Amino acid sequence: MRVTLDGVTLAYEGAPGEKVRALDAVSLAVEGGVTGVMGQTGSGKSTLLEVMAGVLAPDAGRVLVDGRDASGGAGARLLAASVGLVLQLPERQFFESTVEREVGFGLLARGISTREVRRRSERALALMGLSLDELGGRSPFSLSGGQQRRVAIASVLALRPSLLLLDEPTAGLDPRARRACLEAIRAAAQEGATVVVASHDANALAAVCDCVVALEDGRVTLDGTTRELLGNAALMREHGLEGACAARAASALRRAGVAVSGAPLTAEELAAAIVAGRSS
Ligand SMILES: Nc1ncnc2c1ncn2[C@@H]1O[C@H](COP(=O)(O)OP(=O)(O)OP(=O)(O)O)[C@@H](O)[C@H]1O
Repeated sequence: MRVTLDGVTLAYEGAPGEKVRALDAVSLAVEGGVTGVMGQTGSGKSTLLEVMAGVLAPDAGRVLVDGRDASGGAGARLLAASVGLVLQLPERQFFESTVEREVGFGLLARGISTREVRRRSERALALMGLSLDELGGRSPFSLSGGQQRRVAIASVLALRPSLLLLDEPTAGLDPRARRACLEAIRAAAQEGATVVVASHDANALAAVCDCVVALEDGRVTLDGTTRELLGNAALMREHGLEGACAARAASALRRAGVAVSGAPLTAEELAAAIVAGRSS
């Protein structure tokens, strides 16, 4: 699915008589793969995802899905049928009394058989390292923060949306759950979904994204491949952001006189770049 934002501007009501501009003439397009959205707190990342999901309507500009205007008619119906949004605060998206009902809700609403709903719910929870047998009967509100986030992601993954939007999916996850989450994001993109991930976690974005955009005060300030941006620690710093840990280590090593080629994004790539530098 291709989603295009064309000059999208959105302001919230602030203090009485004041407007808070969250997005300012944002133009960008995503189609397939995983796109990361970075930016400091308050830069507009969550607002961008909610506009893409059709939850918020822009004050100006247009959102197009596969070339159709998403503000009404066939475009809006296509978007509603295709989108899965994981909110920053998972408890904001829960409304069912048990985990089983929560994860199965969207599937049941689509008329899928109870047996198939259980199978898909089990699979989605397992992708996030959780067991339907163990947690199915619990209230989603009674879970730990990390479990809630994983249930929220599973309930969206179960729907296999062709547009998957995730707001801070790795926040508060332990290393194993974080890895499972990143693998699930990658798998969704490999199965054909267009995935957009908003996050402060540069290493998570470096691990899963094909390209990245950065927002500053509601404007797009950077738009490029993951390696061009997260692999360039100096550029990211100039924009008040952090590059991938491997890129920051590479630039520190270069300053210390160690030859490191390329723009490594992971520890493994950094190690290979150091070894290559030694043997050349
Ligand atoms: N419901 C709201 N009412 C008023 N202002 C809002 C509302 N939601 C967001 N804002 C403002 O809009 C701007 C963008 O907020 P947004 O939540 O999109 O940023 P963000 O980049 O996701 O931030 P964070 O990294 O903290 O999650 C901020 O100035 C924020 O204070």
